[in-house]
Amino acid sequence: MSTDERPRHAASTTTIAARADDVRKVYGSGDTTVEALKGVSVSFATGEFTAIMGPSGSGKSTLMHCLAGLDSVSGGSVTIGDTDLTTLDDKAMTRLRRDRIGFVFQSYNLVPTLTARENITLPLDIAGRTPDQQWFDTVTERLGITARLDHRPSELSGGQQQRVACARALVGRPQIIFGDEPTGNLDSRSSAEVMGILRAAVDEFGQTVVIVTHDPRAASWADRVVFLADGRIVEELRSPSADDVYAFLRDLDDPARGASS
Ligand SMILES: Nc1ncnc2c1ncn2[C@@H]1O[C@H](COP(=O)(O)OP(=O)(O)OP(=O)(O)O)[C@@H](O)[C@H]1O
Repeated sequence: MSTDERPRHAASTTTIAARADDVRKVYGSGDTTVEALKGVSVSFATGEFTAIMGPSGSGKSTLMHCLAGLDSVSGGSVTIGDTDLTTLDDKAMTRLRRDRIGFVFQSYNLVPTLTARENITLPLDIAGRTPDQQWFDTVTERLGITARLDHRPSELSGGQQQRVACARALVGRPQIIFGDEPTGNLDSRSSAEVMGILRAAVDEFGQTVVIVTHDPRAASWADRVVFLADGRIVEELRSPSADDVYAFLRDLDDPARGASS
């Protein structure tokens, strides 16, 4: 399915899955201070697919890490559902990440000694939760990995490994899935497959997905693209084409071109 033919579903509710309010993040101190986020406010509706883009160093990873509770904020607040992360101690934060957030990383982060099946259920096993077999079957069938479940990661292609990582994120039905460059290590075909899967997770399963990506083609699968520059949100495009995204990024890198066009 090409990006132009895929179904587009508006978010069916205005429930907010995650939100940043005036988030500031400062690294270091004194002369080495870096203000990575300079007051970012953004919310992510339930059942919506958002891509975060921007030049290198603009604060994308920092924003995602703050949203996902992987890093603390220096100011402002982050909310997952109705939980303000700034009120949580380390233990509660670990539990929230484990129970309510799914992650898909560029490097897949699968355990090499475990089979695909064991990798998919690992977070649930650690949490002491019993996987819902019917849901496990639905997810793995939809992701086309049923025949690969008893293989170890080294016996799978990069695209298959990332599909296993997507299944691992989906099987616990998290409130939100964060993807940090989920297609960064994949060729264009596997990249389209993984983006199609994340798109389907939103359209068919009502999942909320937020990814950071450098790839305009990957971003064009999202409902919404949020652009960061120098620690601030500078633009937001709804259902853009890859060309729209590419043109905006080009103008962001070269403001003179944007002003003259
Ligand atoms: N742990 C850290 N200590 C000090 N500075 C940091 C740290 N992490 C990030 N930074 C700085 O914060 C700013 C934002 O970094 P961030 O990694 O969020 O950008 P990015 O948009 O994700 O970049 P890229 O696209 O290159 O991954 C940069 O100036 C970076 O050098």
